[in-house]
Amino acid sequence: MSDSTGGSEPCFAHELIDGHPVDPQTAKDVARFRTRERARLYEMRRSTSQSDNAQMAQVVGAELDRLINAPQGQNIAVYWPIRGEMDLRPWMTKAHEAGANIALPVVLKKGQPLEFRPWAPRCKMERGIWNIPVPVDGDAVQPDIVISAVLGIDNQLYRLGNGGGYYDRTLAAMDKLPWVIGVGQPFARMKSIFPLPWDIPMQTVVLGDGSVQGHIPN
Ligand SMILES: Nc1nc2c(c(=O)[nH]1)N(C=O)[C@@H](CNc1ccc(C(=O)N[C@@H](CCC(=O)O)C(=O)O)cc1)CN2
Ligand SMILES: Nc1ncnc2c1ncn2[C@@H]1O[C@H](COP(=O)(O)OP(=O)(O)OP(=O)(O)O)[C@@H](O)[C@H]1O
Repeated sequence: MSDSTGGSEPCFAHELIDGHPVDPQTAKDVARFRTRERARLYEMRRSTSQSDNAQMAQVVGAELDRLINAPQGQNIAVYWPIRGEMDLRPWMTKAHEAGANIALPVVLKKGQPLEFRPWAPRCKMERGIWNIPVPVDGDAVQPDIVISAVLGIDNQLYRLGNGGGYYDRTLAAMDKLPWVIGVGQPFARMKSIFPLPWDIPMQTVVLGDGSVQGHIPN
């Protein structure tokens, strides 16, 4: 709508943050909200027992097996668990044995997209940025499926992660979007993370209570 009588267009109140138009006050409020929610959810994870987490990882693994019915030859990015994330390493081993090509995320540089490096049981690992173990060798692979640990997940399947924006940046830089599956504990459910323009939702979400939301193939 054009208006010749003057007054600024609402977009003049916006500013570019990392190339995205966002109202700076909104961005600040949302960042503060997310920081508080992360603290709350880390605390929830801390009060989850090892055995409950292992049990939930098993439930999630069984659902992943149902969702991904032909793992052979597929490049599947998973994660090495940090900060109370569910431990899917037993599932990674099984998927590897079933012929999947498992890869793990590597932070090459803070604020830059992730690289995914091939992983196999007992492969050589080293500690990378933030002390996260990553495979030492191998060329970067393009994942067909990305399994991402969610700290929080909202009604629209937007993910709250550790606050680096890595998956968003990585997915935004890909030519072809992989199938993105978020996994997490049932308490990860949130009403909204107040998505900002750079947030990319998960296509499917599997939680530790066996719930599956979003896209379910055939
Ligand atoms: N297991 C696992 N590996 C992963 C991820 C993940 O979520 N889980 N990542 C998925 O992205 C990447 C690492 N992401 C990270 C993002 C932020 C921080 C971090 O320490 N952030 C600051 C606070 C940032 C902020 O709130 O402004 C901190 O906690 O001190 C660590 C790792 C790659 N590897
Ligand atoms: N595609 C992008 N391009 C540029 N900057 C981005 C992009 N995505 C996110 N960011 C920046 O990263 C910061 C953290 O984003 P956000 O709160 O979405 O993290 P997160 O998804 O919880 O983190 P992670 O994926 O690392 O677990 C934001 O302040 C944002 O400015």
